[in-house]
Amino acid sequence: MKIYSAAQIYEAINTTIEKNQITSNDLMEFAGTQVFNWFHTRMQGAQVPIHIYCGIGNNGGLGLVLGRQLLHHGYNVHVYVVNFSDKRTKDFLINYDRIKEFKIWPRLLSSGEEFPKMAKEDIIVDAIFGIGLNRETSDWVKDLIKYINASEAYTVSLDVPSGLYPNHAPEDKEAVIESNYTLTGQAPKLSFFLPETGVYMQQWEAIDVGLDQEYLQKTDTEVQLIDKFEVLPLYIPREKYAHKGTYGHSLIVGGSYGKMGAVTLASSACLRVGTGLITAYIPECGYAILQTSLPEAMVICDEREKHIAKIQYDIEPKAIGMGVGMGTDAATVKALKAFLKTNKNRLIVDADALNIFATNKTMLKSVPKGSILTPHPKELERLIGEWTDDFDKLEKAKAFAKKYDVILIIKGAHTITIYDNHLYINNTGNPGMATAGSGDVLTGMLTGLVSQEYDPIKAAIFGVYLHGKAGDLALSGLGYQALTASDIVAHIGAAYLDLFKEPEKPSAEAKK
Ligand SMILES: NC(=O)C1=CN([C@@H]2O[C@H](COP(=O)(O)OP(=O)(O)OC[C@H]3O[C@@H](n4cnc5c(N)ncnc54)[C@H](OP(=O)(O)O)[C@@H]3O)[C@@H](O)[C@H]2O)[C@@H](O)CC1
Ligand SMILES: Nc1ncnc2c1ncn2[C@@H]1O[C@H](COP(=O)(O)OP(=O)(O)O)[C@@H](O)[C@H]1O
Ligand SMILES: [K+]
Repeated sequence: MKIYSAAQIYEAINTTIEKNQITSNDLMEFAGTQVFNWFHTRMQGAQVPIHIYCGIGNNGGLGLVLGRQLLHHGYNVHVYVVNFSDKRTKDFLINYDRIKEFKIWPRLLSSGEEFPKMAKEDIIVDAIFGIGLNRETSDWVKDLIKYINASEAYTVSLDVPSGLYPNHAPEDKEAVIESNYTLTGQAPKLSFFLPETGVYMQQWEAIDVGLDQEYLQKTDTEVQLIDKFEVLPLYIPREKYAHKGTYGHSLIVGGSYGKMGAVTLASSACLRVGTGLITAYIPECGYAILQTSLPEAMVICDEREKHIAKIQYDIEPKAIGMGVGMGTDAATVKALKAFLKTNKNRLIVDADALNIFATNKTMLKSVPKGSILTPHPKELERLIGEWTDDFDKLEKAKAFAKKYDVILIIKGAHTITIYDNHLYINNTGNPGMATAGSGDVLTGMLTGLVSQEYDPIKAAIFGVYLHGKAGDLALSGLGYQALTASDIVAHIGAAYLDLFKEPEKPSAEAKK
């Protein structure tokens, strides 16, 4: 799903108006009606008090359309205008007049006034600011936002939780609405998926607000949300006359004394994702461990007992996963440096290999084009330095990926793959995956996909999706706490099968 920038949304609004020869208020009426339908379907006339807080821009205008329609259908509505500026928009004013047709005079809230009384069973609609927020709000509006958050009433935000900027983090973390449900216009916004700003909402849903389909389809976006629809076309089917050689030989280089599990996990994930052959290159101490725990894998041992000191082998791998459990011993650093001088294979770089690169940046220049780096946030910071906020982090990460011509996968709740100035935001996975070794599993999966000749960017997008999906499917019967990295490996097959499952059809009972 495309994620449009605020500028593109405004352009879509203008295009829609011009092309269809409608007024901006016609569009607002359509959007407000869609939002009303959402409420009406769920509330079915229930008389729970609904408190609508409207700003003075078009987000507030939308709140007023919703308020009028709810009143028209007999709901128990209280409308407030958060009067933070005199620059009311045209469509706000039209709808401010129209709501008075219902003999309702919205209460104007301004500095120094007592805020409305609300019970925690009530519903709040947050239409204070939308994507037009462009500076820090005044203190009394911040106080109102804190007051709304403290009410504990179920809060539905229109378009975005008020206080969230379209392109940077809030200055004051408390001056943002904590929304239970965000009904967003047409498509989600980037801030919904970043750790610092995603926390302001529990759930979101995109509502068709009538923007011009042709514009939306032909407009390229820098950011995409990745779900099944996006990954299905990337899948490479298995061929009848294939043999194990067809699907590539993968090599996992890693492990050190006390950290052999990382290699075992990565290697088994690599097999499960479909590689034809797998070899693990490990220090001597891991030999029995690997041969016992994973009989399908072949093993090449380093001459050293506890860590890798020379990366040398006589196989021809299609892709190499590098770094899991490897440690950063001086001999290992030397071995990696020497290896990079001759290596032509694409690498999937993780964990200690990333840490070694972070302190020896010149080594990054020897990483083959199209290699994949998979840092978690701490490893990323070591590579790109500190950032001021998540948006700044993305800019720095993009510059890094470009400079070294690599695919950068920033792991997290919504893992973000960065390549060629594009961001692919993954939408599978769950907090149960915040557990030891789940990153090692991802490294193995990506190595196995590149070995099967998935183009590296496709391997990254597809692999991250499949990894999260396997984690989601593993939850059943386990729950977040009990999920382990091995469970993710065990569900890679189910994640593949799920790709081809048809969405459940509503039952005859539900249709009535
Ligand atoms: N047009 C349509 O048909 C449709 C519109 N839609 C809806 O419109 C929303 C965008 O509306 P919007 O552009 O009017 O901006 P909004 O977020 O309401 O802010 C209002 C104004 O406040 C100002 N301002 C900013 N920061 C401030 C601050 N800290 N303290 C005080 N003032 C501040 C700033 O104006 P400024 O003072 O900078 O000139 C800003 O313009 C969008 O999110 C969606 O919900 C959709 O439903 C689709 C159909
Ligand atoms: N809250 C979460 N929601 C979804 N996925 C998560 C969450 N926390 C972690 N993950 C995923 O789990 C993996 C953790 O990787 P990493 O930190 O490298 O683990 P390890 O080093 O133990 O192998 C990443 O793929 C990340 O995206
Ligand atoms: K809002």
